[in-house]
Amino acid sequence: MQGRLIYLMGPSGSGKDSLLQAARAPLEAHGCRFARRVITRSAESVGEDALGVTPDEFERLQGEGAFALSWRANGLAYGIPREIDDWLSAGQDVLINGSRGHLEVARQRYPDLLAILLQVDEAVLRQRLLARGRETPEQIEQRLARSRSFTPMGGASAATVAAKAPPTGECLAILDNSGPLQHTVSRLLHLLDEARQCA
Ligand SMILES: Nc1ncnc2c1ncn2[C@@H]1O[C@H](COP(=O)(O)OP(=O)(O)O)[C@@H](O)[C@H]1O
Ligand SMILES: O=P(O)(O)OC[C@H]1O[C@H](OP(=O)(O)OP(=O)(O)O)[C@H](O)[C@@H]1O
Repeated sequence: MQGRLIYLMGPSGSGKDSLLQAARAPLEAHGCRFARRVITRSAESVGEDALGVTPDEFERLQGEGAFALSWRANGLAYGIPREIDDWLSAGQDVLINGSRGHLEVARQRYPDLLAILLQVDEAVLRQRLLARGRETPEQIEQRLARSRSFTPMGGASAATVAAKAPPTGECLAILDNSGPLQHTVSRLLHLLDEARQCA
């Protein structure tokens, strides 16, 4: 049986990296795999467990078909290695750090993907981005403006169920990360358990 792609997305600073790191051990214990992104960001500023490459290297990799998914945002290029297709074919679930802007393209390639939108109030978001200190204040404002450009997406609350939403049958769950990270981790694990039952 084919594994399922779990597509975690949300604004910069919503806590995707933190959640991926905190949930990694319990999810790996259940056989879930984690994709390491390739990003055209300098290695020292990557922040997450990603491979930093130059724009030329990214182009070369893309030309070689190294990516299952790739997109551009925030002046950067992001790639998800093709090896996720081997993992999915082997029946393993795969969790990736995705992009809201690329969701529809990703769905075309992986119609059964489970999209999880991580949300945080904008004031908290700004404060967390400033505290993280990876981007300049101007870049932070650009990221917040980008977030505002995404209309709120309808979806099941993580507190309820990541059920298949009629009429499209697409799965989208919303996960709030305004509170303590460990609460969000627990809700993510619960949500994935429920999603397994509705897949
Ligand atoms: N639940 C949380 N409570 C407090 N701080 C958090 C929480 N989740 C993430 N953070 C902090 O917010 C900042 C942004 O989180 P990060 O995981 O880098 O977000 P993203 O990957 O979505 O850009 C980091 O400094 C991180 O430590
Ligand atoms: O279409 P969007 O949902 O806006 O997403 C665009 C990109 O921004 C985020 O990465 P970013 O470089 O900001 O890294 P971060 O998530 O670790 O902040 C996200 O992971 C996407 O790669």
